[in-house]
Amino acid sequence: MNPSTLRIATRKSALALWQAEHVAALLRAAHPGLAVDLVPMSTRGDEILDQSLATIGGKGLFLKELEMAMLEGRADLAVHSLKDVPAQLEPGFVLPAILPRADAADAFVSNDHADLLALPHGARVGTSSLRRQAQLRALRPDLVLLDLRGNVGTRLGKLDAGDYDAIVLACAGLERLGLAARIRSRLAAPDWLPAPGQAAIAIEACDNNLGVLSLLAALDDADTRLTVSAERSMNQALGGSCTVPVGAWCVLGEHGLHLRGMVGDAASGRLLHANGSGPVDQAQALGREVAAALLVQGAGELLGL
Ligand SMILES: NCc1[nH]cc(CCC(=O)O)c1CC(=O)O
Repeated sequence: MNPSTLRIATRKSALALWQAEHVAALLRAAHPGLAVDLVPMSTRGDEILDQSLATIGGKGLFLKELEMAMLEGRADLAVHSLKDVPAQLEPGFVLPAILPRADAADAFVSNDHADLLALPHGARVGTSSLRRQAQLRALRPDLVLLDLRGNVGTRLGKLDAGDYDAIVLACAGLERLGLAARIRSRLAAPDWLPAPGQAAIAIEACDNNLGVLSLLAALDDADTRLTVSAERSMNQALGGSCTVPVGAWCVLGEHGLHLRGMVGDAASGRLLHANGSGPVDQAQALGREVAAALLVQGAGELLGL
């Protein structure tokens, strides 16, 4: 029998709450009569903001408390930004729905400058993402790159306080929070690559909860699942960590999937790129193929493999 109520475990940031409310609304619309509640909780990843993600154990930290809530029966599903979900899920968990993707580009955000090339020599740019740092360094070796962590609102506050001349955020997050006006220019493929899975929202649940899984499957977008699965399998073949300077962008065209991948080095700004195409039923093989092409160019050395 199908459950009559679904409880959504979510982090408490404004972006996480927006995404959970969005999923709740979609579930209520897809299943009239179904009650959907939010269960907001803090995660270790939210509390430890002064250390880099790599030192505190990677992005899995943002998922752990939410997964515990599902295992202990306090929630039925969790809503995540797919780019924060490790390529390899914890055993017993699945992603029964991946929502249609929003704008996957990164955003150049600044109060005084229109785009990256307009920044004065030696300008200070804030981002803690090694992927963003490597691509910034490649395009503008003169910039001073500074760490910047915290929720979207915190990061914008530090920009407005004058700590940086510009910062880089995801367009999708800004749009969801009603902050699209802060986007001065888009940093987009093919020159600039997003994180694997960026701008897609994923729903996670326990793999044995069949009634819950069937309700959630109604929200799955097959095309988005295909493209992000190529991106995520490329990332996994490169070591799987979410804290490495890896970018990926896959599109579905008339003739199948087209994947572009990037591995970079934040210190030197050296970037490696590779492209591949394949049929829609070979998304994961395409990801492994593009990863192999990057490894042949020396990606292993940049990633410390
Ligand atoms: N790292 C935090 C995070 N996780 C997902 C998004 C944006 C939304 C998305 O990619 O779906 C953001 C903010 C950012 O990178 O600016």
